[in-house]
Amino acid sequence: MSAIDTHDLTKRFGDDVLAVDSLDLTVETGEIFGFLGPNGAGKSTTINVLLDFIRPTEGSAEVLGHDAQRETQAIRERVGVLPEGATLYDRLTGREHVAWVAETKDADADPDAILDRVGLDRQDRKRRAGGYSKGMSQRLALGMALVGEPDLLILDEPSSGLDPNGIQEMRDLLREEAERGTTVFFSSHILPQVEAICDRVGIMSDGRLVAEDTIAGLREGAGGTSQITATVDRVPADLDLGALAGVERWSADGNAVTAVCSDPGAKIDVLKRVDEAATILDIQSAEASLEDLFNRYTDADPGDATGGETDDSPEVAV
Ligand SMILES: Nc1ncnc2c1ncn2[C@@H]1O[C@H](COP(=O)(O)OP(=O)(O)OP(=O)(O)O)[C@@H](O)[C@H]1O
Repeated sequence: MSAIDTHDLTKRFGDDVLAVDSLDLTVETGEIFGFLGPNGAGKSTTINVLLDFIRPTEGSAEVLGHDAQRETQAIRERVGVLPEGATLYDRLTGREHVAWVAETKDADADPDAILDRVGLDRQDRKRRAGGYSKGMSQRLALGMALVGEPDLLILDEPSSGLDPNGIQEMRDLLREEAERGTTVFFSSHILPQVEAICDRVGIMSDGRLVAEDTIAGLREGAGGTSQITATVDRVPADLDLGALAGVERWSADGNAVTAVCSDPGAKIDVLKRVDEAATILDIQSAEASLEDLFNRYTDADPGDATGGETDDSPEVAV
């Protein structure tokens, strides 16, 4: 049995918005699965269908072997959920929130032990949640998802609002949960975090699943894309790496010249070309990061190979 299985799942909002388009997604029991995609790709809509917060237009979804629309109660008993923009009750303390979830789930849970795990301070958990910071609220919401040792965690942007320490703690916690046998399904925009912990990822774009694989599998599927960065004394104004065969795109940032190559053999040609025009001080070679792969799979305009990059460095698509 898979933890999550969708068949031809489609969700339209009105006549104009096709939020999820014929989605066939499988998340295996026990894996950590990262659900990725640009803003508006359909991730939250999919999660909301899995949790029966909204109904699909067509198709079906199963969670832990139960129909997501007809067997909602059986699913809720065994799933821990961190929804997008989780709602807290201003007047309840953090501790009371966890105790309340334990009561509704009929779970034998120790609120303090759970709040220790998510790092909500002993003093803070006694305060009303109405005064919580974003990060505190997020930690509490995650704690609520952990109540009852669920078989499956469905987390919509679990790192949202967390500081770098909090993000690291979240990563450790998801690993611990997976080691306990929990399936972890989460959406995220923090790609290095996803790369560090996921067994597999699914990438959504415009409502469609455009990739579903391990990160190694995605690299292979993307033609073994790899990257070379040369630190130079100065970047020559007329440098043109785009003319080289096997170079997918390149950029110059400060004194670093980076080329992303669809053919790893092109890295030597890149170095030769840079070396002709400048003095190379250092070289770093790397496989394609998840960010590179994400850009490749979600590029809305095939002519724009920079697909969603946000830094200001000049970047040249080939
Ligand atoms: N209740 C709604 N009514 C109308 N359109 C909606 C509704 N919910 C989502 N949409 C639309 O569906 C599409 C998918 O949105 P969704 O929230 O699922 O994306 P997402 O991948 O979770 O994005 P983000 O990363 O920004 O959270 C978007 O075009 C969005 O505007």
